[in-house]
Amino acid sequence: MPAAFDLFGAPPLPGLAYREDLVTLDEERQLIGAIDGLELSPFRFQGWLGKRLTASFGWRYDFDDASFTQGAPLPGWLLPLRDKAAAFAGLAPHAFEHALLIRYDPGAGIGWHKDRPVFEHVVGISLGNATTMRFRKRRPGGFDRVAVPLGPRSLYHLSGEARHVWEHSIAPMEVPRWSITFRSLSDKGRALSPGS
Ligand SMILES: O=C(O)CCC(=O)C(=O)O
Ligand SMILES: [Fe+2]
Repeated sequence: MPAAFDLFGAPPLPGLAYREDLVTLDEERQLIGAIDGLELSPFRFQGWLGKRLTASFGWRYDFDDASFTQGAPLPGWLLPLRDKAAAFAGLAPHAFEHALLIRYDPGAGIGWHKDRPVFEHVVGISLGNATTMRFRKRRPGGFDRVAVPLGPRSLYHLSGEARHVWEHSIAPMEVPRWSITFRSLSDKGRALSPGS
């Protein structure tokens, strides 16, 4: 249990759940190898190139032009991990229609944001090295802030307030980290999907 969780395991913010014991060292090594074997592209945002490298499956939210389109299906090697993520979040595996794979090389991070409203639940798996996910929420005169340590092989689930009210970010590090995030579609995302 990370230090940010109190003695009774209460989450530091409502809607944040955390587990460390669901992914083995062996799985971690295989997942990192599989991510590195993909063709990863630098994150693009309105003409800017970010330092982190990404690949997405199932659905693709394009930050460059704000389009939301169906992409390649999730590869088979992601499905056992998605089963674990879904069990942890208490949702059906197929609810997680989108997966985003990220490699943060040294010097790469992710700035303050909330995940796009086309998505609802977010489960993230950290691989390779520990990091700290920082959360902030605006209040008169400043921000409330919470720092949540994420161990390697850990899972977090963002829903409710942690998902919709707080922003999160990860500062650049000197060591690499890989992450896999599974997302369900929100009503808004579903309305944009074909056949709805
Ligand atoms: O690397 C992570 O765990 C966080 C990624 C993230 O916040 C995002 O892709 O929206
Ligand atoms: Fe995010």
